[in-house]
Amino acid sequence: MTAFDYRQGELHAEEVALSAIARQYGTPCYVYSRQAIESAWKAWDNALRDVPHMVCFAVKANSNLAVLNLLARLGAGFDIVSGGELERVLAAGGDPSRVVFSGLGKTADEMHRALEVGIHCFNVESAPELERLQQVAAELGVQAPVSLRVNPDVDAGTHPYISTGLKENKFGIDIVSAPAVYRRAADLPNIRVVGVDCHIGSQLTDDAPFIDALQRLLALIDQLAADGIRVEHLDLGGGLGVTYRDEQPPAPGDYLRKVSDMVAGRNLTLLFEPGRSIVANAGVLLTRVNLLKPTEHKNFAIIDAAMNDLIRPALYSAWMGIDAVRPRSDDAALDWDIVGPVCETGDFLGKDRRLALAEGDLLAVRSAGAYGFVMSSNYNTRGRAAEVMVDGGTTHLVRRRETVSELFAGESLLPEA
Ligand SMILES: Cc1ncc(COP(=O)(O)O)c(C=O)c1O
Ligand SMILES: N[C@@H](CCCC[NH3+])C(=O)O
Repeated sequence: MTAFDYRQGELHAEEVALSAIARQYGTPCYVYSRQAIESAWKAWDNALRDVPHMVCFAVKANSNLAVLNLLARLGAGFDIVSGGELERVLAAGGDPSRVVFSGLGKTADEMHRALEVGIHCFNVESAPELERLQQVAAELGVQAPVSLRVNPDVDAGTHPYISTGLKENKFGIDIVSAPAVYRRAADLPNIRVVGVDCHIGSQLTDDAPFIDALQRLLALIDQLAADGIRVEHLDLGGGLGVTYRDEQPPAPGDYLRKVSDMVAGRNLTLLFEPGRSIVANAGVLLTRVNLLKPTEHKNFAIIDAAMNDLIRPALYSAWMGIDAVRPRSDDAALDWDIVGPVCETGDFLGKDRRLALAEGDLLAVRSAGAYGFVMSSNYNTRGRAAEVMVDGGTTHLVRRRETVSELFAGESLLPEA
């Protein structure tokens, strides 16, 4: 049984019927399973138990405090990309010494704060960033632990918007220039070189590009060693894909076994930054059919969730599974475009989905635990959805729905003329 399964004809989250969640908290609403998050994290951690390692959850994938807190309790590290994410990790009880700071536009203030709380490592993405970090660390009189994010120029074979490891992408330092930047880092008094890092993209369904990147990073590590620069850790980033429809990504255990074998005997700690593979399939977006609009050309089911709640279909043409919470007889099934009320043609969550629907029915958009709520917006002055965590037979509201007055609370009128 998975965390989201049908019992007596109704989709449940663990032991709780989704209709009960809709009644109690309203829709649209993100529903997460504690058990699914924990078991996905353990699949990573257990697979690495025989090698020194740190699994740093990519906070951007799902930054709800309750999710971060669950992972912190399991001993997770965190991969952050902003000062805001750092504050979330701290507020959720995360250990700063297990935090790696990625991202190509860190500000001096963000660097200052991260040094103050003592993070594990900065994943530096450019030579100018390295110089800025040197300056901030010198002002504080400390040494900044640094790993360079190397762009290995491998094709991750994923959607162009989420591919990051090609030389035309804005991320990282190209692998050919990396040794020179490492030499500069080793010379800077307030920088301490600790690692090598890469992240080649997201939603990879084949491990070959990871292995290719790893081979290039190991060659770089050997080259650095010959230059007298020794690194303690190797960070392979995140990017492992999940099944949305029929993709068959490698299981974390299979991928990690290959990686561990390739680094055996090298005295390196392995770091990873998985996001999607930990939370995507631990969440659904629960939504209600507001109106049915069959037309001569198309049948539209207008739901109460929209692209502002879940932008993946609009942004990447991503296919997300959509299931009726209480499926009706197939006899009445039609092909529906599942659309939101937002004034954009791109506002759809699914197209041509064969479903038997009536007004008021509940639908669950699957695999919505990653890059779901975190990418939501207030477009069309729509409050962001509630978030609920299910734990066995219990539910916890882990973020209440935004109210309309909250949406313009920070705005003001011009003074009277
Ligand atoms: C630097 C970095 N690390 C980790 C991740 C997490 O990736 P994923 O959610 O695909 O595991 C991302 C997002 O792609 C990223 O940019
Ligand atoms: N937001 C993307 C993933 C981006 C990964 C961030 N580096 C998605 O939903 O698929």
